[in-house]
Amino acid sequence: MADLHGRVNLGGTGPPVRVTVVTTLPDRRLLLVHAHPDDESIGTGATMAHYVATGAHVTLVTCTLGEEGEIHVPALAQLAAAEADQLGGYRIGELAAACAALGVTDHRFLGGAGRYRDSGMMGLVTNEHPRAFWQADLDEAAGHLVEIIREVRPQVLVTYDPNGFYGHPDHIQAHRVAMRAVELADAEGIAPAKVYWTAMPRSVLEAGLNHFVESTDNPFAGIESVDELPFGTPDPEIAARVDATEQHAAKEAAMRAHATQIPADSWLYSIAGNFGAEFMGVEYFTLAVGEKGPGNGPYGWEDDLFAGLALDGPDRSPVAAGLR
Ligand SMILES: CC(=O)N[C@H]1[C@@H](O[C@@H]2[C@H](O)[C@H](O)[C@@H](O)[C@H](O)[C@H]2O)O[C@H](CO)[C@@H](O)[C@@H]1O
Ligand SMILES: [Zn+2]
Repeated sequence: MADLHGRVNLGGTGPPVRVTVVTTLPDRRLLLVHAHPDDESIGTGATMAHYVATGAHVTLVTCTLGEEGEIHVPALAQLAAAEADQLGGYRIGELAAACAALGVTDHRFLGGAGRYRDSGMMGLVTNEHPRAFWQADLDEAAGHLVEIIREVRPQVLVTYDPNGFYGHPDHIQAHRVAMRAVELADAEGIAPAKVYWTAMPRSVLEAGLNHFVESTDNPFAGIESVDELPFGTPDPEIAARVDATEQHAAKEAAMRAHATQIPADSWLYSIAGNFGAEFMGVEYFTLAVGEKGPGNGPYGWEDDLFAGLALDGPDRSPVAAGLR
């Protein structure tokens, strides 16, 4: 367990009362930076559930409320941005349910709930909204994330690659903000030791394409080659394969919590129906910062994001956020 020390300003008119508060966090601390409510479950749900279940501290930061999302629940259609514009608030509840399904208890919205708005798909007029995350001041947004890094001191950070995995402006911005925060944290000597980007090996995509080619319910319909997909990483460039198949049900439950975004008949569930735990419970990452730890297989893929890190000994750094 890591002992984090700090002082609490109790406010009031009297002289400041200095109370040392020792916050004890598990020695393994993982921070994930995602763009919208639903990304955490779709892209890293099994990994998050796995690390919670094995005693690590998992902190999820979501950058927007997902205000511009579609609504696949007809009864909620009026919440849409172009109607009552209440979808963002509703998705706070979906995200809370997803976190509960994953066992994640430490969730934050970047800059506080509602600070940054869902920018919508690339090129839409919603990208220009004054609070759109795509318009965010990079250092200001990164500063909010550094506050969390100062408090939690994660050894591992997970976010997206420079293309945001599939090119959504909020995903690209989440990447930029996370990597800028790592730079700023590094200047304070508190940067995570390892930074991973979510990824999908081409070999896995090709297996999916081939599996469904004869299927009448082909989620890859019309796609001849994985080269046509906006994502996919050559297998040798993958650094980690987290096998959390024991958490595949938790991931599916978390995805189902995002019912406005992921319809009950989504292709994601039809692939899961065919591939099951392997599809839902295994997640892949490239390593953007830090040294790859011991791995296995033809490309030396790690099976643990904390591989190679010396974790013994409490982190006695002062806790800044919330404690003065
Ligand atoms: C997984 C993800 O990033 N979802 C985003 C994304 O949703 C897409 C959007 O609704 C698009 O119009 C659909 O065609 C596509 O299928 C969806 O994945 O973008 C939304 C708007 O920015 C965002 O709210 C949602 O979380
Ligand atoms: Zn997203």
